[in-house]
Amino acid sequence: MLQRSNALRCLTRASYGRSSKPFLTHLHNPWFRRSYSPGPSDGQPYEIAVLGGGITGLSTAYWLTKKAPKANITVYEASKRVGGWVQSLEMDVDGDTVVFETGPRTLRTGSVNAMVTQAMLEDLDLADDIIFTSKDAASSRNRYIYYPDHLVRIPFPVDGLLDTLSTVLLEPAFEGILWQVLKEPWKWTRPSHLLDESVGEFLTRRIGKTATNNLVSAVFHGIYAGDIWQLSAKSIMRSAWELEGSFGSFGRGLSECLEHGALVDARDAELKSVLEPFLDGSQFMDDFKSSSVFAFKGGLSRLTEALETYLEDCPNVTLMTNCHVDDLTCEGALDLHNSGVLTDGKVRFNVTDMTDERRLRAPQVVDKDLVISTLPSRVLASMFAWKTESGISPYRGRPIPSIEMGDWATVMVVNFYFRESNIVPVKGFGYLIPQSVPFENNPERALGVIFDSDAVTGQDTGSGTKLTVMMGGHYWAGWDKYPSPEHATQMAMDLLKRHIGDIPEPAKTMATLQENCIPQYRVGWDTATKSAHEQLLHYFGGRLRVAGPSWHGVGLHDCTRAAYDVTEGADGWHRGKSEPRTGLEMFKEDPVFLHSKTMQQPKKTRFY
Ligand SMILES: C=Cc1c2[nH]c(c1C)Cc1[nH]c(c(CCC(=O)O)c1C)Cc1[nH]c(c(C)c1CCC(=O)O)Cc1[nH]c(c(C)c1C=C)C2
Repeated sequence: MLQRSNALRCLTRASYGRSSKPFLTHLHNPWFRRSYSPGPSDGQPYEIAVLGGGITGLSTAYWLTKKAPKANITVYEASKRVGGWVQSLEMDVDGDTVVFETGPRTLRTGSVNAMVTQAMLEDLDLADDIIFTSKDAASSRNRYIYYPDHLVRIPFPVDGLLDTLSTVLLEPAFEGILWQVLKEPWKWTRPSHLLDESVGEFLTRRIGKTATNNLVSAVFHGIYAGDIWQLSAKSIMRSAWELEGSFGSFGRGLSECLEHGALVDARDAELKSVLEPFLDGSQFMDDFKSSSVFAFKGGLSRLTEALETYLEDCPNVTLMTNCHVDDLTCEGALDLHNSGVLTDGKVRFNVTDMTDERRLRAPQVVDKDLVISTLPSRVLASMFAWKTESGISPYRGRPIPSIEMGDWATVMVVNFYFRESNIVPVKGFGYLIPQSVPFENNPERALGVIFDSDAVTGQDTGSGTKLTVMMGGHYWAGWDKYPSPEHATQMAMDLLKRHIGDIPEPAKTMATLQENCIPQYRVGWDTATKSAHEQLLHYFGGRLRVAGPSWHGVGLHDCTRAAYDVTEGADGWHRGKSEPRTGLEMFKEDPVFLHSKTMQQPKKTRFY
C-alpha cells in the first residue's frame, strides 16, 4: 500500500524541479505519461496566465504544473490573499482553538469530481490533516428540515420501514408525498418542445408540490442558496432530466437502471477509468470509501494553503496577489475564425500592482500564449476591451455579452461557538429551511443551520457546541444594503432561539457577508453557456479558456475537476494541430449518459 502511494505521489508530481525522480516511463496510464512528455516542440517558452487565485485558480495552476511542466505559469489574484471563498479562521476561546469556516467546510466523498480532489490531496501529502466523517456517524444519518415550526428528520435509506412510513405519513412536511411518488410513473412526460424548465416546475410535475416545496427547496438552499422556481432543471438535475427524457418517468427509468446500471455521464465514466487505478492504491482510499464527508483539522484553508506552498515551490510558477487585470484583447484569434488558420497571436492585458494604493503604478502590458480565467463570469466580462483603429475600445463587457451569464446569491454566514456542549437536543448535520416555511417562522430569511460540532469532530480543542447560521441567498436578491455583522448575529441568535429553544450566550461569534458567492444557473443556462463557448472561440480562438463555479458547478470538487479539465492540452504543442478549446466545449452538446453496467446508452422508451 505504501509503495503504491509513493508511486502515485511521484506520478503526479511535476518533473519540473519538484520531483526527485525523472518522469516515469513505466506508467500504464496514458494521461500521466502525456503529462511528463517534453514541452513545446518549437522550444519557445510557453506563457500561461491563470486569472484568479481561488480554489479553481490554484488547482488550475497545480494541474498545469503536471500537464504543461515546461510552461511558465503566472497566477494573478486581485485580493491580498489566495484561497477565494475558502477561508478558515482559528479563533481563541478561553485558551481553546476553535475553527470558524466562512465558506465551504465539509466535502462529500463518492463522486468522480471528488476523485480529482483526492488525487491532489494524496500528492500534497495532506493525509494526516483530513478528518473523515463515517457513513454511520449521526451527522451522516441525521439530516433535518425545519417545517413548519419544528425539526423533521429526513428518512435515511437504512431506517426501518416502519420508522420511515410513520414519518412520511404523520409529518405535515411529507403530506401526500407517498401517493405522489407511487403514481409518478403514470404522470405525463415532458413534451419534446420543452427545452428547459425550473427545478420547481420539473419536480412538481413528477413528484408533486409538497415534496418539491418542502424537501427539494430546502436541499437547493443548502447547495445554491437559490430559488427552485428559477434554477434550471436541465442544467442542475442532469441525470433526472435524462431519466425522464429517455424513459418518460423516474419510476420506469429507475427500473431500467436496476437492470442495466445507473445512468452515468460518459465524461465522468472516462475520467473515473483514468483515476481509479491510481487511487485504488491511495493511502486513504478505505477512509474515503467508508465516509460520507471529510474536512481538515485546521479547516478547508489547509487545502488552499498546501496548494499555495506547492506552487511557491515550483520554479516555473509565479503567484501574484494584489494585482488588478484589465483590458483583455486578442487579435490573432480573429484570423483563426476568418481564415481557419491558427496564428501566433497572443492574449494581451494590463496588470496593475495594487500593493501600495497611495502610489499606484502604471499598468504593465502583458502578452500570454494562453489565459485561463477562473474568475466569476461577470468579473471576466467587465475586463474585455476591444481594439479599434484608434486604440482600446471603451465598451467593456459588450463584445461577449453571454459571458455575463446571470446573477449570484449573497449569503450571510454567522458562526457561533458556545462553551456548553450538546446545546442542540438532536445530533446531526444540521437543518435546512424550505421555501415553504411561513414568514413568521423564518422572518430572518435563513436558509439553514449547520451543527458544525456534530458534522466534523476533532477540529476544535474545546468541547463546546459550534453552529453556523446561513441567511439571505435568493431572498436577498436585488438588495443594495445588507444587515451589519452585529445585526446579522442578533438575527441569527433570534432564529436559533425560535427554532431550537434555550440557547446560552455564545462565547464567540463571527458574521461574514459573502457577497455574490454562488452563481445561479437559471432556466436557459445551457443555451447561454453554448453561446459563451462560441463567442469565446470566435474572439479568442482558444487562447482564453474559462473554468470555475460560473460554469462548471458550485462545489469545491467541481472546481478541482474544472481545473483538471481546462488544463487538458494546455502544454502548447497542439498549436495549429488540435481543436482550440474554451473550457466550455463540454456544453456544445447535451451530455451523453450511459448505463453503468453495460456502458450502453439508454434505449429511449418514451413516446409522445
Ligand atoms: C457559503 C455556503 C455554501 C452554500 N452552498 C455551497 C456553499 C459553499 C455549495 C454546496 N453546498 C453543498 C453542496 C453539495 C455537495 C458538495 O459538493 O459538498 C454544494 C455544491 C452541500 C452542503 N450544504 C451545506 C453543507 C455543510 C454542505 C456539505 C456537506 C454535506 O452535504 O453533507 C450547508 C449550507 N450551504 C449553504 C447553505 C445556505 C447551507 C445551509 C445550512 C450555501
